[in-house]
Amino acid sequence: MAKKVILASGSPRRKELLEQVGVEFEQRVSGKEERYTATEPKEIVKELALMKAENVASDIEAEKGLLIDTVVIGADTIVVLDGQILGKPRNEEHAFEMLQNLQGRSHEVYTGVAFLSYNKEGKKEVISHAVETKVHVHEMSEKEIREYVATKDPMDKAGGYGIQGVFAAYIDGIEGDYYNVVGLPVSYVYQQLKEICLMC
Ligand SMILES: Cc1cn([C@H]2C[C@H](O)[C@@H](COP(=O)(O)OP(=O)(O)OP(=O)(O)O)O2)c(=O)[nH]c1=O
Repeated sequence: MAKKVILASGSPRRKELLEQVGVEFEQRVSGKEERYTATEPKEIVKELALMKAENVASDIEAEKGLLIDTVVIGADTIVVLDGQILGKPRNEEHAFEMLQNLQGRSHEVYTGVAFLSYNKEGKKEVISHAVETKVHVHEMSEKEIREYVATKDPMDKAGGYGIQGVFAAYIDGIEGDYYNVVGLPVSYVYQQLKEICLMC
């Protein structure tokens, strides 16, 4: 990759996925909060992903001046059940409620990815995109949900579950990109990076 890549994320999953496909990058987070104004899930995750990338880019610019020959990537994942948006659970009871609603049914996971691509003159190009995956969750008893919540695995994950961990026991199937559910549609990201860096 000809450009420097910065992953604007604190997520260990996103870091692992980008490493898995051989991209060299730096990871950085901004302390600034993200808020959305959009109403459609795809637009919400795109807006939040862009905000994460922009917050990190502005932090770096404040420290070091203009960003040059660099791509900053932000991402955001939400779970949507019957049009209702589920982010990360506030506490264990909230996680329990989310899982009670998700079990025995299907829902959608959306991940938005934003790229801020800076050329040699520091001119910025913005690309944002959202990927949807449908997830079918097996029925769970109250006891099974309580036991899963007690593992604390739900607490840092949208929808209160992690497809990549013990919760795999309840995944009947998915339609779409698995990695999108884990937090980064990594083939889309890789192909987009290839395109951006071919043009540089
Ligand atoms: C549904 C699901 C979500 N998740 C994770 C992906 C995301 O990390 C998290 C959703 O929170 P996000 O706000 O998208 O991301 P984050 O706070 O973890 O990281 P950052 O904002 O710094 O980039 O949920 C899983 O790991 N497995 C799953 O099956």
